[in-house]
Amino acid sequence: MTIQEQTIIHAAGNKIRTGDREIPIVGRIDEPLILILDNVLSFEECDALIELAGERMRRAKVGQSRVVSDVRTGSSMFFEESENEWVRTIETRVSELMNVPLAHAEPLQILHYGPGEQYQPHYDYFASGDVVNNRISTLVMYLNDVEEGGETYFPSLRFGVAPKKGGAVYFEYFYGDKRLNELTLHAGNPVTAGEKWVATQWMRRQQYR
Ligand SMILES: O=C(O)CCC(=O)C(=O)O
Ligand SMILES: [Fe+2]
Repeated sequence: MTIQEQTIIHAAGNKIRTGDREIPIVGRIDEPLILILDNVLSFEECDALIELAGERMRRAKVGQSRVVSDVRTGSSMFFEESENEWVRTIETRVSELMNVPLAHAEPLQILHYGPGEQYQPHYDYFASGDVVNNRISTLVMYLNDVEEGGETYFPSLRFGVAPKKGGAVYFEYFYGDKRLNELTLHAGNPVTAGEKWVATQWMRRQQYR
């Protein structure tokens, strides 16, 4: 007998409906749940996020200590909570899509990778034993089409997702069986030609904002 663990998103069919959008599921793994999604953002929303992030981009940092390291090259910024109409609309949709209250959402992060830049394999949750309000799920939204490279890659599953403007990859690591959480190890493969822009939404177990 296999015991299926409870998932955060109940993705039985081939689409997910939010208040303002119908989001097709175009690929999936069931345990751990990983969904490839289309049409999460409009092209107009993708362009607006890139434009708004623009001059606020800084060399990316990692982890709770927020240190610069070779684990992640590229640059990043965070929007303030609901800081403008674009961010408010997207945060609301993403919270519905991820089936987690907006109060549990971290600030929306924008990441930019130029040629040769990457995010080496990592977990999005904090692995030390004493984390009280850990992350439980991630949505990585692709804001442009990448010329070459830049896949989001899950090495333990040998599963990769090619960036597609307006699309996204969703995964969660809220399982009782920690081996399932560990299978969400993932990387942003090096961009080999062109550039890559993503928006990442992380959700916490408890209220965060
Ligand atoms: O750039 C990617 O494809 C992955 C980004 C990522 O892992 C993250 O923002 O935590
Ligand atoms: Fe990540």
